[in-house]
Amino acid sequence: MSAVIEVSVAHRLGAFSLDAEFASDGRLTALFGRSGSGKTSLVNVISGLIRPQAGCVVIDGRVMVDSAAGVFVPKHKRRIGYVFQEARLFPHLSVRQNLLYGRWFAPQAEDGGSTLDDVLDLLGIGHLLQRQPGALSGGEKQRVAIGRALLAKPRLLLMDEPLASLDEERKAEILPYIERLRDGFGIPIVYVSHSIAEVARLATHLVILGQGKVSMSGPTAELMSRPDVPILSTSAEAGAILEARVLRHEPEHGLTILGTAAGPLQIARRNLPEGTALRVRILASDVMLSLKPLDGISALNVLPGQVSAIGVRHGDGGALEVRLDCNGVGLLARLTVKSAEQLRLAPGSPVYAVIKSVSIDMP
Ligand SMILES: Nc1ncnc2c1ncn2[C@@H]1O[C@H](COP(=O)(O)OP(=O)(O)OP(=O)(O)O)[C@@H](O)[C@H]1O
Repeated sequence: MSAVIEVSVAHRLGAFSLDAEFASDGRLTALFGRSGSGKTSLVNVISGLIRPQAGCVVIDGRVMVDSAAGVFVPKHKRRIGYVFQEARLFPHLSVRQNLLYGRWFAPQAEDGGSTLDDVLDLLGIGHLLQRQPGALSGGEKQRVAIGRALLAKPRLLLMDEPLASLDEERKAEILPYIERLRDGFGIPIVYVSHSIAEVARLATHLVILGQGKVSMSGPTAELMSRPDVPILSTSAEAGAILEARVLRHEPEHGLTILGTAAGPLQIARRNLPEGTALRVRILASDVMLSLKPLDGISALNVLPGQVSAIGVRHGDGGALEVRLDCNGVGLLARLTVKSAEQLRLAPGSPVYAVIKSVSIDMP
């Protein structure tokens, strides 16, 4: 299968050099990096706002830029939908008119793609049609902005920090809609974010940028559980992502039991049918290690595994991350350097991961 998006470009902006290369066949590719790492510049190259001095951009098999062949498809012909930090709706138009404005740009000759009903249903905005943007919450505005972009039948949706101006509650409200869009709409998404929690939850493919270069690119779960990606592993939000499924409920204990390839996990009772697939996240700071199986411990979740890699010291030098392999699933544990020494951890050491808390990302 060819990649959904392939980028290999070199471009100089004043003192800054963008020299970025990645290929992703993910449904949602996140561009992640510190401020000034080049995320916006790369987005501008993908969208056609910047014509790179050298290189190629291919979207869904279509060559948008090939400097050697003199190809440069202009921005308005790339069929890219945008969602920005601010919804940028037309204040004098109703929600319906804002949405239909998007459709106006859809290629007339082409059948298929999303209808207004599909979009209203996906984003839960049918009841807002007659309102003006001024009467919407921040989260509702963003959902309308996403709908407007989808109705233009884009080949690719570019979402540039779409949640950055929302408070935590509004973010939590909109995340499930972005997941539905990612999983059910068939439009690849490039998503720019500063937030590890957002990336962990949404991205299927992660591209990490540093000083204009791609320092890592790969499946999100794989990168998140590596101890040698400092921008991820040393953050307070560092942690592993596991695919899970609801196995059964234990109402008498108020628990739901999840199955994962690493072993079963018990979580506080969730009202989800058996078989429901979900993604869980286990923060590195919520994992302790033991060399022996444990009795008499209050933690419910203990998974056997072995150390697969040890990261470098960071912070004031007192902490490091250890990657575990639990039956082929990567977990990350944050330890003090002293504990790592006392346990004499080395790649291959058998350990038990004692998990203090599991967070559920979906639904
Ligand atoms: N037109 C320009 N001329 C010169 N330098 C530029 C230009 N545009 C961007 N830069 C520089 O390029 C670097 C990367 O900027 P860019 O906006 O791509 O980063 P970013 O990762 O999106 O940052 P942020 O997260 O803060 O938005 C910065 O150092 C910026 O000052």
